[in-house]
Amino acid sequence: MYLFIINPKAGSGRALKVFSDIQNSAVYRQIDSQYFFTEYEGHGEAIARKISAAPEEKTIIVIGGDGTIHEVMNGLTTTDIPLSFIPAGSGNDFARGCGIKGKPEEILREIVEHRKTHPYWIGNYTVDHHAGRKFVNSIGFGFDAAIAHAANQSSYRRFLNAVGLGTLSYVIALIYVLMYYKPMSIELEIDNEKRILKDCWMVTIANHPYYGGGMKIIPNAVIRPNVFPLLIIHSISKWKVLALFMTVFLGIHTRFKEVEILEATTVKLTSKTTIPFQTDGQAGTCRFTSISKQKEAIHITGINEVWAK
Ligand SMILES: Nc1ncnc2c1ncn2[C@@H]1O[C@H](COP(=O)(O)OP(=O)(O)OP(=O)(O)O)[C@@H](O)[C@H]1O
Repeated sequence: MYLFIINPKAGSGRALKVFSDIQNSAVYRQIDSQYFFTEYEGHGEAIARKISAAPEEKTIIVIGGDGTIHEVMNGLTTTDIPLSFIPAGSGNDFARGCGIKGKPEEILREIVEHRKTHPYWIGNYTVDHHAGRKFVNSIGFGFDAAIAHAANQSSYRRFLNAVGLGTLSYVIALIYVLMYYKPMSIELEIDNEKRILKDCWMVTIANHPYYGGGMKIIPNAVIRPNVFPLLIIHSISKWKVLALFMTVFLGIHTRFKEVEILEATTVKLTSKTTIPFQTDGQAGTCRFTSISKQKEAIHITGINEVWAK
């Protein structure tokens, strides 16, 4: 049984069009399926939790953006249900990172006909006194989180998403945040080794290279168990930050001497003041966080192996 979870708001309504195309495809008519539309923020999580109670013979197919897949992963209480994603959001970094490509009907055909699954290790995190959560793409602290917050709050984002220029909203937010942003002083504990970072611009941890709608923030990140890459931008001038972000799409920002890339199994970050953070593009604030990788892999289906290479 294929269970579709569709966010009708994703991609400014694009998910509805994608699902309608799916319903008109020959492959959809051959399968046993059910569908659920998310009706409010957090509903994807509730639907996934309910499905997890009886996982047998089920495959979940999410149609939406990164926010929807984030909710579904957080709702899943089992790794026994294969999961796929048909991108219909404005950013779609999860699809990019996994190598899910092609027209919606082609992705569905891949899921149904090949039934091959690929392991994907998501991240676990806790912030301050809150209950643990999961991140699918990345978690970031500092400058990138302030940008995500500004872009999410902006009035122009919805318009730019609707005309397919969602990434431009991050560029505008970047220039705006650059004017007022003050770097952080934090304590970073990487695999039990403590470091004090003064005037640190940002710390980002990723499960694959992409964020912000196609920016290759950690170009060499690969999907693998236990370890994730971590990018730090140390003390740097504002002009240099601008230059650095201009090169992110090409993945050559890592050549800047202020950029450090490490590998970690566990990370703890502590700040005396409240700092911004983002998980899969959703922004918040915190003073403390603890991050590790989920041991058991989620099984992703619908990856066309020819493209994924
Ligand atoms: N019926 C609904 N009404 C309003 N919001 C919803 C509804 N269903 C889901 N949501 C919320 O919509 C938000 C945005 O969804 P999503 O991130 O998937 O799309 P997007 O922003 O277009 O894509 P991306 O994150 O890839 O840029 C999610 O955080 C989710 O909580």
